[in-house]
Amino acid sequence: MAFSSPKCPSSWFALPPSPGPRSRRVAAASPSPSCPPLPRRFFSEKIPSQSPRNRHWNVVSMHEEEPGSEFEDLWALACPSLKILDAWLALIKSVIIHISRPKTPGHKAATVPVSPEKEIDLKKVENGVSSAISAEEHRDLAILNTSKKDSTVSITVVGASGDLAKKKIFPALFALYYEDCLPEHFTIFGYARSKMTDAELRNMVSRTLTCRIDKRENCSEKMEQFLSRCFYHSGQYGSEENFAELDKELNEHEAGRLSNRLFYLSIPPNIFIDVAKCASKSASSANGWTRVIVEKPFGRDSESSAALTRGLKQYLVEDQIFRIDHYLGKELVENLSILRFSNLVFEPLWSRQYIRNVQLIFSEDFGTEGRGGYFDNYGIIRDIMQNHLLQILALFAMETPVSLDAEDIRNEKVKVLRSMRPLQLENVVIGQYKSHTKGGITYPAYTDDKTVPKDSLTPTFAAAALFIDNARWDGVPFLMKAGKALHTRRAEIRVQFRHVPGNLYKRSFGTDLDRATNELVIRVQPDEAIYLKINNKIPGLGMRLDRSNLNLHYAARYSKEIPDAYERLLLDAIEGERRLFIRSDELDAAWALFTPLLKELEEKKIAPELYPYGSRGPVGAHYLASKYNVRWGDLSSEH
Ligand SMILES: NC(=O)C1=CN([C@@H]2O[C@H](COP(=O)(O)OP(=O)(O)OC[C@H]3O[C@@H](n4cnc5c(N)ncnc54)[C@H](OP(=O)(O)O)[C@@H]3O)[C@@H](O)[C@H]2O)C=CC1
Ligand SMILES: O=C1O[C@H](COP(=O)(O)O)[C@@H](O)[C@H](O)[C@H]1O
Repeated sequence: MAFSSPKCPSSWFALPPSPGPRSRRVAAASPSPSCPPLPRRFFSEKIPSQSPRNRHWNVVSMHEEEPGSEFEDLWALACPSLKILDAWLALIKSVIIHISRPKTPGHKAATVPVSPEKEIDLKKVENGVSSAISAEEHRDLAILNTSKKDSTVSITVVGASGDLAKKKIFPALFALYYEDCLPEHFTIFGYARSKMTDAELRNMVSRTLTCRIDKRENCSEKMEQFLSRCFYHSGQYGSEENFAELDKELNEHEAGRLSNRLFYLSIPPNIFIDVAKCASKSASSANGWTRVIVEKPFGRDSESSAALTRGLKQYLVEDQIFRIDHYLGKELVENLSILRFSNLVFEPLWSRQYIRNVQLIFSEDFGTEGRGGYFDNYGIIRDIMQNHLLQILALFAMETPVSLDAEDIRNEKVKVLRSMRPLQLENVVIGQYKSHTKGGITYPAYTDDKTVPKDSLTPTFAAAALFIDNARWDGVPFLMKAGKALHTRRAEIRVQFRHVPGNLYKRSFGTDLDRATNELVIRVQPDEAIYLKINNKIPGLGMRLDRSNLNLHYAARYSKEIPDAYERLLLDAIEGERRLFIRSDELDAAWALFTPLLKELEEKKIAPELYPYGSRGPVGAHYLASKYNVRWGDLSSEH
């Protein structure tokens, strides 16, 4: 069975390194070369269809066969040929490794995209049509047939000296290590221009690691073990020579094992392509997979995003590019599909017939502190709406995918994005925070940031009404609101349902019938929860109605710490699970929606409405909502 770690819920490293989640299915079902006796539950073993953490199980066959049945006969027949195949594959593997490109600086052959991890059509092997298997598939088979002991994963954090690396990436890697989710053989490299020794990197990283997963446990031993697997290489981002040096060091650590390499580009976007080029040409894996995680922003409009995609695709194929949107890695965003598709009380309600409006709300109770330089070039629409909130909207509104496969889900998300009505300026409100003094403390204005021009019109707040012009969502307003320096920190999805037709208790609600409708709230953060507002009778002899919450409060229900989004996404990238990463056509569709609006705002120099630091944002957001007969759920007296 695949699980090797008692701790990691997704410990698939007992399997050979997989070219993708679907191949894991294949790997799990492949008989071992030594032909052990037919396992009792071989044909009824549950095999994961996607990623094990999906916990969606495919039952390969419902039969539970006893040894001695016809399955055993088949097994006996198949075994010798599989043995031959295995030996053959081992030979091919060694030839492939031998003929792989020499990994010396300046080597030209690798300027073409590195071949992607391809799903293997095992049927060809099963049917004995081995000649029909391509060289690439041979390589993948070789990978599959190499035991975990022979493989390794090297993770290079490019931009290791930066804020995100310290704040999120190294802590997430440590959490994965702590949970036994990293493979047995792994190495972590930091790469940046800053001069640092391994010891200095370890010292820097150690300052941000905590024992948060298991607070009572003293995790210093685990930390030491983790840090001893972290190394640093200083180099320029555009230097193939420096990446070739990194490659040499990686090779030393990989020690002849089958090597899989993950590069995390935690750097400013203007150097993404340089790094993709150098990593691909000089430091990609010779015999395993090479994947690149790209941080946002993926451009600032349709043109620049397309140029970035084109640039990356000169050196990488789409399957190697993992565009991260960390909101997709948040527990409650992950749970959205489960809530909808596996609960009969919700699934039939998910349409214009029952849903009055949907609200996607993001607020932070701090300003752009320290990131004003970056932010001023992007603004809140690009920073939060075009990616995080739009991704949640697409997941929320998509049609039922054919399966839980990454491509099936992403196909449905793209369809939603393409069905969206072009955004009109009159359906958008923008704001910018101004200085405010409260309790003797003066909070700065956005333009007080030294890296922000004094006359900046960049919005730090935006609200928008969006519409999906398809049969399911015709006429339903999807309201988005995102802002910095507001009164609270929160991210949530609010679903307000329609009125009960002919409600018998209408009179008990007074004149404000809207307040009596059901509302489903998915609180993504903080204090994760899913609650449904319902109407009920106040106990007693009278007939007075009340509003109550049916509440799934995560902290009360589960003692386990919720993983950080970066943990989930890093593990997915290592496992080749693409479901939570953005495909290039999704990105194009997202930019196609926002680019005309952004251009109009900029060309017309629309001035943002000023709101005090720590307030609830511009009043314009209320007018926008009321235009569509909507009240922001987060601002009502009862949240
Ligand atoms: N920080 C955050 O909270 C978030 C960041 N992101 C994205 O993640 C990526 C990394 O973010 P963050 O760590 O904050 O970025 P930083 O500005 O901290 O940059 C990371 C590293 O890149 C190098 N670098 C910085 N500026 C330049 C430059 N102009 N030219 C070449 N190298 C440069 C520096 O390393 P050295 O000088 O040592 O080479 C720096 O330590 C960015 O794309 C950002 O947009 C996304 C979401 C949140
Ligand atoms: O991508 C971004 O997200 C953060 C908010 O992330 P969270 O996980 O802390 O909610 C935001 O502060 C930042 O501006 C933006 O670039």
